[in-house]
Amino acid sequence: MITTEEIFTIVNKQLQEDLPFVVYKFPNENRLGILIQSTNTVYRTRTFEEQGFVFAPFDSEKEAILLPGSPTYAKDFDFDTIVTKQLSSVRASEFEKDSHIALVEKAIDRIIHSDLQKVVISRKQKIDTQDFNALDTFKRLGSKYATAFVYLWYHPKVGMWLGATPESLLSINGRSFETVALAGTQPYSSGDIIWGAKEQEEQELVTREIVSNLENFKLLNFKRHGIENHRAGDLLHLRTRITGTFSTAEVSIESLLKALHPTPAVCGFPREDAKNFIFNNENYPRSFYTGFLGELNIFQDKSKPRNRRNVENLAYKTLSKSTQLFVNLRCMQYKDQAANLYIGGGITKDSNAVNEWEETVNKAQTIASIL
Ligand SMILES: C=C(O[C@@H]1C=C(C(=O)O)C=C[C@H]1O)C(=O)O
Repeated sequence: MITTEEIFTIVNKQLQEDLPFVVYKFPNENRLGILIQSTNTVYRTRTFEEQGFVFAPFDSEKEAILLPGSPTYAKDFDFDTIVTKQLSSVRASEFEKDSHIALVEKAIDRIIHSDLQKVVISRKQKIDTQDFNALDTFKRLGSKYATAFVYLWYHPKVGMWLGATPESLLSINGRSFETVALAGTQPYSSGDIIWGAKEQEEQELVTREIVSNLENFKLLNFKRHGIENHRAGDLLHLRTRITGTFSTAEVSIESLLKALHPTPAVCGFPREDAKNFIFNNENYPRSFYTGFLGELNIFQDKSKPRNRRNVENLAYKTLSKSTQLFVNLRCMQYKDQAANLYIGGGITKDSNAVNEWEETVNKAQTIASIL
């Protein structure tokens, strides 16, 4: 365990020396994690058996990048002390708006005339940034999105990404398993929350598909929990937790990821039809957006704090293997003095193209507001 200031000093040193690192904050925790590399080698993983921090693209045919090793943590970072800047607002051009609406209309038409039931359509928006400071931007993200997994990831041969994602993909602690179905979006307001039929049906489809993809894993105590509202900054989503217990300690993360990724929350259903539609129609590569990222096979000390005099107990530390992966959403890639925001939304037969455009504008705002 080190101090948060030490973590920030290490981040600045890695940036100055142009070396890989990731710094991150878990949802609802003020704990920071950091993992660094002392060379600029690009390590990859296919089997997900290694230990480290994984950064995987949307396209599962492409290999995931690994920062190998075990992270160092700092406790109790006080994000409340971070000063957030004046809100910047994103302005999209009429061309961007018209192209997105046209693509959403094409998707709706495809859904009506084929087996495709849902497809997630996304876009990329470039915002020029002056005086961009990666670490300060990370701190502002952490301060604004307490419930999110917030990260700053850098590799000189791959690029720089930042994000504050509300969506967990896969959480394994020892034998416990958890994932979520997250879909349906509306702006947050403090009044009564009412969800439309489109959002409820979309969320049900995502949940059913994830549950069915997990059937082969024969999880014990497999449970689909009740639907809840999940706040992500100025947005609200519908969320269903799905939990269970593995019957053996040896779990193939590779096969779990094959079953889960990409979920209908970020790709669509049926998966192959949705993927084909995305690859053939979105006019840019998603790269790491809607991929996944997080800790892989990390040994966590689960021992309870003990009486210092009770030295014998120290020999029985409880170590449990943990994997905490998140979907790469509400993210940006910093490149050539510009922030490239990636935003999308789920399209079903009941979608309204103009409303779907507005949803991407609201999502873009969640990230742009900290630039
Ligand atoms: C695709 C994104 O978000 C996903 C799509 C959602 C929706 O369509 O309502 C909600 C949450 C995410 O699963 C994104 O934020 O870019």
